[in-house]
Amino acid sequence: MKQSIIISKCLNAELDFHIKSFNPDKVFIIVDNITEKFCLPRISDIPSLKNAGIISICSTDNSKNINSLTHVWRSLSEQKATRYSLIINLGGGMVTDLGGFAASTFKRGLKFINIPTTLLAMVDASVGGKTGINFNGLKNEIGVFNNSDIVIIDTNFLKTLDSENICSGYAEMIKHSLISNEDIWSKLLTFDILAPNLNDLSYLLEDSIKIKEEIVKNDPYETGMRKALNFGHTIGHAFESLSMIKQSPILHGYAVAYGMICELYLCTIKVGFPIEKMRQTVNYIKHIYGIYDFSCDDYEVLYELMKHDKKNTANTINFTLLENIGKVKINFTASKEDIFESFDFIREGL
Ligand SMILES: NC(=O)c1ccc[n+]([C@@H]2O[C@H](COP(=O)([O-])OP(=O)(O)OC[C@H]3O[C@@H](n4cnc5c(N)ncnc54)[C@H](O)[C@@H]3O)[C@@H](O)[C@H]2O)c1
Ligand SMILES: O=C(O)C(=O)C[C@@H](O)[C@H](O)[C@H](O)COP(=O)(O)O
Ligand SMILES: [Zn+2]
Repeated sequence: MKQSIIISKCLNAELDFHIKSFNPDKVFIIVDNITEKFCLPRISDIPSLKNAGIISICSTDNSKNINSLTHVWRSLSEQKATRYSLIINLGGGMVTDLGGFAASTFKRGLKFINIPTTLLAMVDASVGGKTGINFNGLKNEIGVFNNSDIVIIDTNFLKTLDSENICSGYAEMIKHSLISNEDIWSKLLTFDILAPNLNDLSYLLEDSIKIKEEIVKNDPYETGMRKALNFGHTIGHAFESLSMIKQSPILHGYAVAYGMICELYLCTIKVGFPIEKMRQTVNYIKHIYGIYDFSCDDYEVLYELMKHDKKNTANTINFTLLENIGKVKINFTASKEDIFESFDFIREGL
């Protein structure tokens, strides 16, 4: 089912219109404790949300788990949600992933609307139908593909988002440019994301969403080219999980940024990605995201975590690699030695 993505000019009127068009018997809004405070007040006066049930979960990725999911399912059940109810996910990727999964599974599926409130959720998580939760120490281990009926994007929400989370979302935008378009990549590497002009960022954000939309349209269930969107994630997700194990979590976009450094290294040694473009991207990432602190003692654990990547087949760890910007190769394997070399590369440089 095609997902309708609306870049909103007037959030309240548009949201009210769409809710009424679904004619739901009840509306539920899923928030986390931060979006409840900063984002919910922006929509709570809408007439069609007058009697909406609010379901709040704890913020951060630590909460994208079975306990929060159970809380959402139980709240829906106790407040007598039916198949004709509508769920609105108001938050970042944690809320849209978990809320989308709750909506897709409760009574085998309710309609839902995503209103992303972080940059990362606007350009990536709220679009394309990947929903789910972390499980067993692994990212997005349980989930389903199911598009929200609508995504409504209002960049005004970014006004209260902190710089780290802006940078986190920007990492996925850099990923989108690397897998598709050198002009956009050049623009992103010269944009000042540490002191962003929100108006200029909105244009870059629209380009980024179009890149994802186009890929998902052609391969919604990730049987082929959608794997491009997973660039940087084979190693990035392992960094993210390792940080959770060490109880010093890093943001998803930061993990992807570090993952892209390692995977760009693999791109140069395995499929000839141009060294100068690799250096430019790596320098930019190091400047914005700093360095990821890990040691040789972590290599085996990271390797074990990578064995759970969803692109893998039987005994091989599969990567999405780039021959150049926009020239994507999927289902590439790399030896343990190559992978460990890429860890040395991010820690020590060439
Ligand atoms: N489904 C997908 O295709 C997809 C794509 C990329 C990432 N993801 C997932 O998305 C998650 C990360 O999403 P995220 O980066 O949005 O993190 P997040 O949802 O945890 O939000 C980051 C922080 O910002 C706060 N916040 C949200 N909106 C705010 C606002 N407007 N003002 C102030 N604070 C606000 C949140 O409460 C949270 O503390 C990860 O779980 C990742 O795996 C999914
Ligand atoms: O939409 C996609 O496809 C992606 O891979 C987007 C990623 O940025 C996102 O982090 C996604 O959740 C990763 O999915 P997974 O299948 O590797 O868990
Ligand atoms: Zn991601």
